Amino acid sequence: MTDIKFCGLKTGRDVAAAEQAGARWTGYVFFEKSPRHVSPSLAGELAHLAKTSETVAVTVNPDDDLLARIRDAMHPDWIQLHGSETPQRVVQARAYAKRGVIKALPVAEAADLDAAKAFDRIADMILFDAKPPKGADRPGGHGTGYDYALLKSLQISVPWLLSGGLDATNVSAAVAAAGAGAVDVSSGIESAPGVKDAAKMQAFAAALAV
Ligand SMILES: O=C(O)c1ccccc1NCC(=O)[C@H](O)[C@H](O)COP(=O)(O)O
Repeated sequence: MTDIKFCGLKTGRDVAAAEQAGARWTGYVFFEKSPRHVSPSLAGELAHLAKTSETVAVTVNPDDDLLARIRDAMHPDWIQLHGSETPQRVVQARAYAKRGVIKALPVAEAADLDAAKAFDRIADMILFDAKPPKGADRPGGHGTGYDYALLKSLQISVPWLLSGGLDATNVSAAVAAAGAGAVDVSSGIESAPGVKDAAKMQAFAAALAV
């Protein structure tokens, strides 16, 4: 079974649809330039609706004040760090989550995987995402992929997620190419930027079930 993280949820309907499709994790993005941005108070309401999924607060170089506001509002299971955070910052961020920290790392070529060594056994999970396009104003959620087979020879001790440009049409092949046990998706389950689509969530999960 491949575990699924549906990221960038903004409404109660999104949370219900994600859980209906079998998501293990539901992600909430705290980044104002993102079409998926939510405030801590909205995330608190959404997290309250999450019954079967573990909640993930997705942040970019967050300061302690933001982490504290997120913790107080939604008590996230996981904090995802999607910026240029150091291993030391990963350790500090753990205090704000119930379960642990997911460190996102950008991948375009094999050499990018070297960064994972510094976070192995420091982060609780690692998420390998596509490197953002040049000039992008946010580090994730672009719907772009890379050569997923680069991950096949990965040797790290902590669980990891495959991410970047996945959708119902390519996720099965991507999982096989990367040898992934878990996947993350945002754009591939949307009908427009920031607008989640329940049918696409179902199709994504169904593509992994065959
Ligand atoms: O989704 C965003 O807009 C976003 C903004 C800032 C930081 C992270 C963001 N997304 C993080 C994710 O975990 C996405 O699911 C991941 O980048 C994959 O996105 P996609 O290629 O669109 O499936």
